Amino acid sequence: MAVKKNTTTTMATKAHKADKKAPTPVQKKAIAKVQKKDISDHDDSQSEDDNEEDKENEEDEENQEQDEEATQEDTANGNNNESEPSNVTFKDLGLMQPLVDACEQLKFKAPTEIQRESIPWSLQGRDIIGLAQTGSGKTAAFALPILQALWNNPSPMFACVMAPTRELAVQISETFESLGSTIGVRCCVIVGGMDMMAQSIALSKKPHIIVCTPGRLQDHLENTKGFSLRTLKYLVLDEADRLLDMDFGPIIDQILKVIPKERNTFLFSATMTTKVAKLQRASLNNPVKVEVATKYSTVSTLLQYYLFFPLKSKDSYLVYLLNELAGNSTIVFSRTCNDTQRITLLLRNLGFPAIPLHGQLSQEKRLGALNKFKSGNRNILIATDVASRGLDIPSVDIVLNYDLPNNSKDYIHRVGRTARAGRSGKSITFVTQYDVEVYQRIEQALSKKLEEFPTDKDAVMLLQERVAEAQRFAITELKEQHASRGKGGRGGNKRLFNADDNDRDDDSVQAGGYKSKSGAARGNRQGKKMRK
Ligand SMILES: Nc1ncnc2c1ncn2[C@@H]1O[C@H](COP(=O)(O)OP(=O)(O)OP(=O)(O)O)[C@@H](O)[C@H]1O
Repeated sequence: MAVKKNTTTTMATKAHKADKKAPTPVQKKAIAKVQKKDISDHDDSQSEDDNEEDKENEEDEENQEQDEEATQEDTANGNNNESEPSNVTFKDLGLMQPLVDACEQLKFKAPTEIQRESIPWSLQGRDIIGLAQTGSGKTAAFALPILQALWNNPSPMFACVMAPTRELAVQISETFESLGSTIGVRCCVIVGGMDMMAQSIALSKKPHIIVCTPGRLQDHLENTKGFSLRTLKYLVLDEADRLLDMDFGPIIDQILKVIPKERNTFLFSATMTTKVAKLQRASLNNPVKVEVATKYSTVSTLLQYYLFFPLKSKDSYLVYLLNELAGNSTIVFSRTCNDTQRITLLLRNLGFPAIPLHGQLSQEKRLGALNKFKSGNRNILIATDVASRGLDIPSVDIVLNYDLPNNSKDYIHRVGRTARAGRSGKSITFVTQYDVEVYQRIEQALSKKLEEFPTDKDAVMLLQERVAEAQRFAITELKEQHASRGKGGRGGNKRLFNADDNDRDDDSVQAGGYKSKSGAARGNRQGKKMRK
């Protein structure tokens, strides 16, 4: 095993010894503050009706239940509890010098509240349930103690971090690599949509940290010769409430059967389930619940708005807003892959630099879309909820909920793609005559009424004709894509949007609009430009 022990060995050894000793005053303070939340004494959730779990097979009921849970919890806990200023340093938390240095290199001036409150516990070897707002640094909160433990007791397959989406897994791995750069950590990403053989080879090289999506991990556990997680010391479920829900829960159950019971388990999310049965799925051992926010709180730097209009005007409002907010980096969330694709085509027809991200694209295209958006090559990402959790793209200014999310949890995660790490951001949620009930549940969960985003309705109406024309072109293009896939195109019907024509690498964004290398504003067939 080759965790690089460098010149900081002495300091590391000291830090390690310090860990084994009594907690420092700062640790004591943090521990005292959190002690009251020790889940072993914190069984308010146990009073919840276990029968509610039985309802989980029906999605609508689950959504409703989540929203009801939100309302109850908010009433019980009050509101937002954002980080107070603190002089505590990473060193004070008991972290060894190489990790303190890595934080410095990443320009982390001081630990965030979830880091301050959870890291001392994690270093003490406790299991953690960590709840903190979106963009509050939860990844480092679980990564730093694992890296320290790895340094102290190096072994392959030391930790496994599970995430609900492939893109998030890649991002978490990058965080481990940058925080662990000073100690030579080796990470491996195991996600669906990528070559199994290449992953098997990567696993055979005995990485320290495996970051994965559950389905692909299970696949390797069952089918990759010589691969096991017998030496695993840490298991992390990031976006734990999602991983413990009915989609992923059964796979997690299977995985838990084949990993050591003697391990540490960390559950982290911005929205956590209080259902004991769900938490028990993760087989926690005397966990500490570290809550630095109420379950459904958003950060104060996020300005949230709604817009109410009839369904038929939805695309016109979208185009109007993107015109008004031109120059901002924007994520537009829609409900289905098909609509994501349709909206992208519509916007491209009007000259907007939009790029789609959804589950029916090949993994290569998903990562490509994300990279183009991250790099600013495209500044409008049209996405399904595949992009709603965890993705950390500091440049995002605006989140537009074109379609309402299914429940309040998804709302919290979606709008949390902006206003991260103390930055400001805006979210605008479209509400039509069919969405009022769901929208009201979201407001109830947030415990506040959102303001209406100011618009010039006459200007929106003036756009209608051109938008209608672009809609027709988009539908025709979409039908052509479906037809070409149906005629034996790559991927057949299952992967309707795999082909290059949906995510053209030959496109280039030129000042003021979206153009192809062929010269004319591609897709802008009307020769009109909507962008300002
Ligand atoms: N102590 C710190 N000081 C400054 N920035 C930090 C610190 N810790 C983490 N960050 C940065 O904050 C951003 C958000 O962190 P991270 O992605 O871990 O948030 P999160 O809480 O997991 O959010 P989400 O709930 O959306 O997944 C990242 O860009 C990360 O590099």
